[in-house]
Amino acid sequence: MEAFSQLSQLVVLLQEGSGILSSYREQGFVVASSLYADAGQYELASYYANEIFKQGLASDGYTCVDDHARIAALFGSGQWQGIESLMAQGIEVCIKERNSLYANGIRYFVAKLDVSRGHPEQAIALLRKNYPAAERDGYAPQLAQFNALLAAAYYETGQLQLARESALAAVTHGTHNHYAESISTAYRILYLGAKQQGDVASALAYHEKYMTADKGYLDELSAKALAFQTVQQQVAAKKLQIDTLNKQNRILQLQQSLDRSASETNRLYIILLLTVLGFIAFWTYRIKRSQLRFMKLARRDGLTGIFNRQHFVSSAELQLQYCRKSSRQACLVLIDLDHFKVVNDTHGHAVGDRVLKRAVAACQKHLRSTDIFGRLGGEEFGIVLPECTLEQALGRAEQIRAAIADAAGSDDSLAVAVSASFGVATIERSGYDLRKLLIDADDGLYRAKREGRNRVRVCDDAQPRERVAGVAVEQA
Ligand SMILES: Nc1nc2c(ncn2[C@@H]2O[C@H](COP(=O)(O)OP(=O)(O)OP(=O)(O)O)[C@@H](O)[C@H]2O)c(=O)[nH]1
Repeated sequence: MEAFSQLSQLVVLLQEGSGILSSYREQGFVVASSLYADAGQYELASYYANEIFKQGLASDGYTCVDDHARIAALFGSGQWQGIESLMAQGIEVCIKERNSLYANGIRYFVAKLDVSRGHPEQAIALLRKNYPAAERDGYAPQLAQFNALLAAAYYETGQLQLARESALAAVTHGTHNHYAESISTAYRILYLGAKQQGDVASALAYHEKYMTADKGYLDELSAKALAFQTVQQQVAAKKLQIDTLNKQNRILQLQQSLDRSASETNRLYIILLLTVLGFIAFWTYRIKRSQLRFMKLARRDGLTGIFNRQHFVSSAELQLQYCRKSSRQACLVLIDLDHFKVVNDTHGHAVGDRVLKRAVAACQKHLRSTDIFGRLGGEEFGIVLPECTLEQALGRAEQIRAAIADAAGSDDSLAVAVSASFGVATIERSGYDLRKLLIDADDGLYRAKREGRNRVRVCDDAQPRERVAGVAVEQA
């Protein structure tokens, strides 16, 4: 069985063919053909023997062996049509290649064919003629075959003595294999001969040997056939297993590529999601930024950049609420530029704008971060000073006043002097109500204007009020 197992691997290699020298392939096919013929698989044996010629592997000095293999397979399969010419050609090739062993091997089949076709005398002539050469080669199995076949042919022709001698010679040469076909034939002839001569004892003994040899020969044939079948089954099972594994492998590969594309899709989703999130974040940031810009613009005065009236009022109210809750001091200062109309009329509106901005800058220099500064309208400004007593507020208003008045000298490009009047109110007198603070501060401002401008004043209770800072109070 081992031989057939190896053989099944060999034939795969031979079929693939790549990388094997053609001379080795030729020998491989011969071996395959012989082994299959031994196992009674003559069709396979023929197939592999024919492959040598089909594939053009037959080489000089070895073609005789190839021919022998082909003839042996064909002979075994019983397809004898045209075999004679192949045999003649094979013998010729062997003679040319000086291979008498294989030439006699083919002659053996010729002789066997003669016997089976009822021409034993032709077989005898052929075998006897070439027997000396076979003896010279000294290949015992071939000598056994020759003798066994001679024995059979002699028996057919009634030459019992010669048949007996050849049969005994076959037995002698066949000691290598007691179950070869030639031994079985030899004993059969010995048995038949003895029986024909009335030698019952010998006939019985030879018959027994014949039976044993024949059974052994047949058993060996069956064992080889069985081994061949077993290996065939094993190869088929292996092939099935390989096919199954290949399929599983394919499924795994498909699974892997599915997993790969799934993770690829996931990655794309994540990238898409991140891109969308990035866009959302970007746009949110831009929207927020422009919202803040608009909010800032909405809160600021377009010319000076400080709080506009509306935002000043809401911020001042919040600050006052906070001061009230924490019982802190607070003051309100109203500022109004003096004779600003004259500035506009004399120098033009653009210069008036620059003077306004310069006055605002002068104020800012004296403000704390907690102070609330805004433009209430035209040339009027307000400052809420948290945590500031009236005295402190008057002092700081004085500083700012001086700064505005001095600002003209600090800016050579704009030598237009301007002063401002200040009205101051405190929560101690007016409470934390912005409206009341504005009225009282406006009262102080009115006093400052009346007393000659460019000064700081608080509300005067003794003097009845004649002017209220219109814009500031009404809209507060
Ligand atoms: N250039 C400029 N002028 C402005 C602006 N807003 C208001 N004015 C001018 O400011 C002037 C204010 O004049 P009035 O209310 O008569 O007061 P005044 O001339 O300052 O006189 P007194 O307040 O009495 O000292 C007007 O001529 C307005 O046109 C502005 O944004 N830019």
